[in-house]
Amino acid sequence: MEKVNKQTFKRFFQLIRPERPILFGLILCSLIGNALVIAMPFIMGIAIDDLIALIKMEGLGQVTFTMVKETLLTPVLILILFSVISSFMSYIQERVMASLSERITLRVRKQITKKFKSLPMSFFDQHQVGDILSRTTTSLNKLSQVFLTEINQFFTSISTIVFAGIMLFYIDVKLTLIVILLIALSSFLTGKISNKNKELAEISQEELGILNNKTEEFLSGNLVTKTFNQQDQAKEVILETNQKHYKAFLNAQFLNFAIYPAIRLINQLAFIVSAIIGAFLVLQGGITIGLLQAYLQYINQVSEPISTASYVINSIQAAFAAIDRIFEILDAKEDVPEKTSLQLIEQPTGAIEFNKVQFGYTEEKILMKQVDFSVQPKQMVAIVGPTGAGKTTLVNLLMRFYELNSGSITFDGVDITNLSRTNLRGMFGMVLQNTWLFEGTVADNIAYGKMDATREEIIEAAKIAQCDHFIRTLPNGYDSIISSENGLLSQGQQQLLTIARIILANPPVVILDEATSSVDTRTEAHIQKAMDEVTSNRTSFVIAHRLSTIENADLILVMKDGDIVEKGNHHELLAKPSLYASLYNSQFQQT
Ligand SMILES: Nc1ncnc2c1ncn2[C@@H]1O[C@H](COP(=O)(O)OP(=O)(O)OP(=O)(O)O)[C@@H](O)[C@H]1O
Repeated sequence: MEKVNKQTFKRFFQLIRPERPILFGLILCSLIGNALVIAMPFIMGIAIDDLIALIKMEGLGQVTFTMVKETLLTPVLILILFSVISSFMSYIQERVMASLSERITLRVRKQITKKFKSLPMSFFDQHQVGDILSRTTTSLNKLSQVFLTEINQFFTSISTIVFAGIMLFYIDVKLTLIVILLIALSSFLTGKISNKNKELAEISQEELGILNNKTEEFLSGNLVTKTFNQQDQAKEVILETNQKHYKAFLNAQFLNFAIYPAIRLINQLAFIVSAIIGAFLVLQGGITIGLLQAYLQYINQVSEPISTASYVINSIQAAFAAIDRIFEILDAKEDVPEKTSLQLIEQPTGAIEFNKVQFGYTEEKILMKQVDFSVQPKQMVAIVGPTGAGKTTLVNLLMRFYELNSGSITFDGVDITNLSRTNLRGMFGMVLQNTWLFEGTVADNIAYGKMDATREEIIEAAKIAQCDHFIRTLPNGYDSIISSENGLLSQGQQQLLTIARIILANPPVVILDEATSSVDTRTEAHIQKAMDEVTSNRTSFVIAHRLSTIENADLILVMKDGDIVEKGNHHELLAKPSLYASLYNSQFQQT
C-alpha cells in the first residue's frame, strides 16, 4: 500500500486553504443532509409503533382511513420534508464541489505552467517527456477526482458511521456490541480480499505498461524492424506480452467481480443475526417493532461505509500518490534566480569570451576543467571534436542553459549572469539537426522569431535561405499547413525553413549544428549556401562534422573530453601534428 507522507498532506491543505469557507460550508451541508437521512428510519419506526398501538387499541377491523391518516400524516410529511432537504443538500454539495475541483485544478495547472518556465534544463534531462506529461495530465485529473468524489465520499462515510452508530447505541446497547463484533469481522475479511485484489490490479497494470511500451517501441521503430525483417519476431513479442496482460487482467477482474458479492454476503450475515436477536428482543418486550426496523436500517447504513472503507482509503492513498507526483514538479529546484540589478545590451555586436570556465553536469563529474577563448564580433568559430567531446555542452553554456561551476562567460564584455536570460537568449539564433516546426503555416513557422514580420520580409528571408523555390511549389505556397502528419517537407527542407527563421529574426550570434545525413546532394548544397548566408555578417558558432566546410573559419576549437585541446585557424592547426590534423586527414582519406 502506498504511504502518504506528511509533507503531501501539509501541501494539500495549503492548496485548499483559500477554499476553507466553502469547504466548511460543504461539511455543514453534508452533516445536515446525513443527519436528516439518519433521522428518517427513526421517524418511520415511531410511525410504525403508533400505527401498531392504534391497531391494538381499536382492533384491526375498527381502524378507519381517517384514524390512519391522523396517525401517519405528520411523520409522512416530516419524511418528505427531510428527504427533499437532504436531496437539496447533496445537490449543493455536488455542484459546489465540481466548481471547487475545477478551480483548484486550474490553480495547480497555472502553477505548473509558471514552474515550467523557471525549471532548469537539468530537470528536463532527468525526466522523460512521457513522465512529465503523465504528471501534468493523469495526476492532475486524479487531483480533481479527489475533490469530486473522494472527499465527498469520505465525509459522508464518516458522518453516516457516527450518526447511525449513535442511533444504534441509543436503541439497544447490548445488541449493538454484538453487531459491532460482526461488522468488525466482516470488514477484516473484506480488507483481506481487497488487498489481494489490489495486488492483482497492480500486476495487471504493470503488464499493461509493458504492453504499451512494447507497442510503442515497435511502432516507432517500424522502419528499422522492417529493414531487418524482424516483423515476425516483433509480432511474437507483442502476442506474448498481450497474452500475459490478458491473463493478469482476467485474474484481476475475476476477484474484482467476486468482491462485491462476497462483501454483500458477509454484511447480510450481520444483518440476519441482528434480525434474529432483534426478533427475540421484540418478543420479550425489550424493543418495539418500529424501532427494530429502524435498527436494521441503521445496520445497513453503517455497514456500507465500513465495508467499503478499505476501498475509500486505497483510492484516497492513490490520489495522494498522484498529488505527490504533481508536487514533485512544483517543488523541483528552479533555475538560479536572475540578479536584482541586471544590465541590458541594447546594441549587441557579438563579442564572446570564455574565461577559465569549469563545468560538470553533475557535482561529482567535472566535464570542462578549464575553457578559455575569445571571439570577435562577426567571426566564425568552428567547434570540432570526437563524439561526446563537449561541443553541445559549450553551446549550452553559452546560452546559459546550465550554470558554471566556476569562471565566466561574457557577451560584449558583460558577464552573462548580469543579463536576463530573455535578453541573452534573444541574441542567439540556433539551427539544430533536429528541426522543430510547429503545426501552422509555413509563413508562421518562418516568422516564429519575429512575430510581427510582414509577408515581404518573410519571403525575403526565405529567398536568402534557399527555400522560396520549394515553398512556391507547395499546394498553398506560404500558407500551406505544416503538421507532423502530412509529411509535407523533407528533412533538408525543414532545416532550410529553420535557417529562414534565423535570417528573419536577425540575431547577432548564430549557432549551427551542421546537418550530417538524411539530405540529398542538391539539398545539401542549398543548406550549405543558406548556412553561408546566415553566418555572414554576424558571429557564428558552427558545430562541424565535415571539416571541409570550416576551412574558412576564423577560429577552430578542437575539443576532447570536455576541454579545448587545440585552437587556431585551419592553416595553423594543419601546420603541426595535431588532433585536428589527424581528424582532417582521416576524413580526407575517407572521401
Ligand atoms: N544533459 C546531460 N546530463 C549529463 N551528462 C551529459 C548531458 N549532456 C551531455 N552529457 C555528457 O557530457 C559529455 C559531452 O557531451 P556533448 O553532448 O556536449 O558532446 P558532443 O561533443 O556534442 O557530442 P556529439 O558530437 O555526439 O553530439 C558526454 O560525456 C555526455 O555523456
